[in-house]
Amino acid sequence: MARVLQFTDVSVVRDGTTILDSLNWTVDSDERWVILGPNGAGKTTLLQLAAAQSHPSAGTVEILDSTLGTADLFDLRPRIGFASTAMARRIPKNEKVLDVVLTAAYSVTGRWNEAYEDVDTRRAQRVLAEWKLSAFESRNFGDLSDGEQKRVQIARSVMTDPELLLLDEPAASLDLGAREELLQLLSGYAQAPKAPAIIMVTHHVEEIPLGFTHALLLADGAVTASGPIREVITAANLGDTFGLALELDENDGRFSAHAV
Ligand SMILES: Nc1ncnc2c1ncn2[C@@H]1O[C@H](COP(=O)(O)OP(=O)(O)OP(=O)(O)O)[C@@H](O)[C@H]1O
Repeated sequence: MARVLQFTDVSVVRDGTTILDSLNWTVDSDERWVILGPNGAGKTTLLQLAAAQSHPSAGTVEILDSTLGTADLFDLRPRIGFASTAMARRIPKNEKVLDVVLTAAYSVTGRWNEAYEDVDTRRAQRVLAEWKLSAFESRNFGDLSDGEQKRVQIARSVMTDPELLLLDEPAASLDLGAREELLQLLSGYAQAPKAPAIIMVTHHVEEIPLGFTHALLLADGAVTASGPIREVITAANLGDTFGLALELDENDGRFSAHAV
């Protein structure tokens, strides 16, 4: 077990607005975190820090063995997998699915003149198979359904065997079948012995895959609860975070919530 992330008194201020306020948080290599909170709570801002894609206005962010501000981002970023809608928008619509995953090995989107090794191609094909995408290998990324595109984004983000995997709303906009298919794959991945530390942002407790161990609840840029998942995902904590009275159920490790 190793520490992969440490936030110490981290604040983010943009244009005079405090978006994250004095956050303290640690993530270890054997932990899988879910982050929940209302729209505008600061979840994506927090994930961008963890991805070494932005810097805090105050405090210290340590990722793997580096500190943001002094770290060599060129070395650090390939060790972090990040799947988000913003990243997906940078993928050319006519990029072949195999290339979308393969180009992760070179930290680029869009194939150009890179010379790929057979070993990379074989790895990309193995990753596509793991995420049930082999049949789409030669299809254009832009022609896939939302559910298939989400799986390709995740396959791309795990291609480099990251030590830290960040997922920003992987199940957003999916229909029930596509969501459940994705959650099954994520559950399997999260529970595999060699899984990296994972941090997943979601809007719904129904989207927490089995195998997730910890939760952080955010509201107005501040932590309302943080720790082992069953201590944090409670009706009282969710009610405080979302500002309404909630009833919470847990069935075979999956949560569901509704207002009362
Ligand atoms: N440059 C900026 N200036 C002022 N406010 C900003 C700036 N950038 C982001 N914000 C605000 O910071 C807040 C947090 O944004 P963020 O995207 O991190 O929230 P989120 O929890 O991911 O929201 P959502 O669930 O809607 O995706 C939002 O209210 C947003 O409007």
